[in-house]
Amino acid sequence: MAVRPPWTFSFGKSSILSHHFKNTSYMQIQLDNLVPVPLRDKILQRSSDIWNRQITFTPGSFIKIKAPSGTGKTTLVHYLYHIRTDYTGQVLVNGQPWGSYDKAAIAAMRQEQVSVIFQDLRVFEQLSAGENIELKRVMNGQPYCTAEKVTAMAAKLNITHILNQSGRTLSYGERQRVAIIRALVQPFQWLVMDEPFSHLDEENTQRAAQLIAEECKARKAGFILTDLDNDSRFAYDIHYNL
Ligand SMILES: Nc1ncnc2c1ncn2[C@@H]1O[C@H](COP(=O)(O)OP(=O)(O)OP(=O)(O)O)[C@@H](O)[C@H]1O
Repeated sequence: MAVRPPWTFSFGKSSILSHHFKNTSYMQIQLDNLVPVPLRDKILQRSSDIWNRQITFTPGSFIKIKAPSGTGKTTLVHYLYHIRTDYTGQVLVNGQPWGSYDKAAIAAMRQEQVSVIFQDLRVFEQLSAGENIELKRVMNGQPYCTAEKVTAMAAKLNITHILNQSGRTLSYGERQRVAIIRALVQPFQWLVMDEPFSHLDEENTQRAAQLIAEECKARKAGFILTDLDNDSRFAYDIHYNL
């Protein structure tokens, strides 16, 4: 009999690897002359590969968006995940503006099609590290991956020893690894990541990048990653300067 790790919740089936895609067509994300209102004047004075352009992110692509500090990486990630809307132009999902979907449809897309690693990590402090991950794993009732898989991911990212620790006392590097695993235990076709390795040393960065690449390939998913500098951590399909 499989032994349930102490940090898992008691609900949900843990032994199956199921596929949740209700819709087998891949989620398409497009930008149509997107310009953040607060940055409008600055952006229109310089050239950008992203702002104020027509962009189609090809499903399954590994996409890097590079930009210096304070030029809008987090703003873009929040637009892509539809938690900020202070822009002109449009973010189109499957040809329709994000804003045209109702709350239930947006919630379903965030559960099944698009996952995110926020720059501020958003680890729930009232839960343990393991519970933060488990919350996402069982979100759909029928878990996408097994509890054993989570144990293996935690070992790979060297955080097995903190799974029972309160989110409140985790270091930033530990929080970042929890947030990475949490984003990988749900189904997705796009993974959106905002400076996902900013608190990690080189070894943990390499391990995390390898895990992310494996998980994306297993799903035939793409990612959109923002960062400050050039890197060769992934075999990127396309680079943009923000
Ligand atoms: N809601 C907002 N209203 C007005 N200005 C904002 C808002 N959010 C961010 N800004 C400003 O927009 C600019 C871009 O911020 P953003 O956080 O997107 O940059 P970033 O590229 O992610 O920065 P960093 O590399 O420092 O994380 C900053 O000058 C910031 O002060």
